[in-house]
Amino acid sequence: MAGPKYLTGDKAGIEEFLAKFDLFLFDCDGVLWSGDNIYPGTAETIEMLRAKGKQLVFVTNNSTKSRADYKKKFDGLGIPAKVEEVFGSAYSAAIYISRILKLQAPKNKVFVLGESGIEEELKSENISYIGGTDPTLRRDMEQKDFLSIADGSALDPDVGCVLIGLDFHINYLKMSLAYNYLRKGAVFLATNTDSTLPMAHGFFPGAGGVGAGVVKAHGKDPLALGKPSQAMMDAIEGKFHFDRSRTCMVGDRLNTDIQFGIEGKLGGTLMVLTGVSTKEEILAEGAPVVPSVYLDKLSDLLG
Ligand SMILES: O=C(O)[C@H](O)[C@H](O)COP(=O)(O)O
Ligand SMILES: [Mg+2]
Repeated sequence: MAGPKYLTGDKAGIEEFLAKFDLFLFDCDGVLWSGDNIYPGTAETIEMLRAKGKQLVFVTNNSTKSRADYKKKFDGLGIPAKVEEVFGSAYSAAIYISRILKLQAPKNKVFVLGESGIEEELKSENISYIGGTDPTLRRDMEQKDFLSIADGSALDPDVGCVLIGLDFHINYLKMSLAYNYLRKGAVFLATNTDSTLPMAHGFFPGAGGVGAGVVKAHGKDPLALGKPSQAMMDAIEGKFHFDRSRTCMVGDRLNTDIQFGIEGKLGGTLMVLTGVSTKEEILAEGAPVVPSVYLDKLSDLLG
């Protein structure tokens, strides 16, 4: 099988590739920016694709922000985007809970291990939640916590689901609460399980890294609703009604973005080398996940 095509500097190859697609699903972290650091040429590349009449959807696994938060981030970084074009893993999890899981009262509350992005999206689907950014949980574990969690008096009886995502305020108390809700039979979901997070041109523990302690204690993996989950692809297709053969997934990570596009039977996948996955990984003999094409950076599409 021919390896992925390298398109940096190949003007004709880029034109030919772009002409095959009407819709681009864009990953964010590691493709458009690294945290709050936008990659040079990102806004111009987005404008170029729009000028060619391409449709864009921003599909991020980063659950720390809601769609509205991302709209603010796009505006702040000067990237032309509409809030309707954002589809994050927090939103994917919220619609999974409201439209598929359908928690029944009284056990219809979600215990959140994550940031405000998850809370906002649960609210947008009228799902009640506890935990998350609750300031009373941002403290050290005390003896009384061991006692009240063990005897159940600290646990809300209406919690029917535990949802974990990237949490920059993880601690033993929140992990213990999440684990004990799972022991009581709560459904275990995750927005995503990425092991690492590209940020500030460096790498940090990702949602999967943060949630690993609860997963280990519980002994079972959560159902993840972010990339590469095809539940997310189906939800995006349900909202945007696109022709998969004329759709391309653009990403920086093989086991989320590129796998998402391949399993989704999209017309193509494009990997950039500004984020998590490396050239060596895609060119390795027998590489399990290989994109159709790759570029050093997104703005190479400008030719
Ligand atoms: O740990 C995480 O949550 C991920 O590293 C981060 O969310 C990736 O975001 P994406 O590249 O999908 O925009
Ligand atoms: Mg990424």
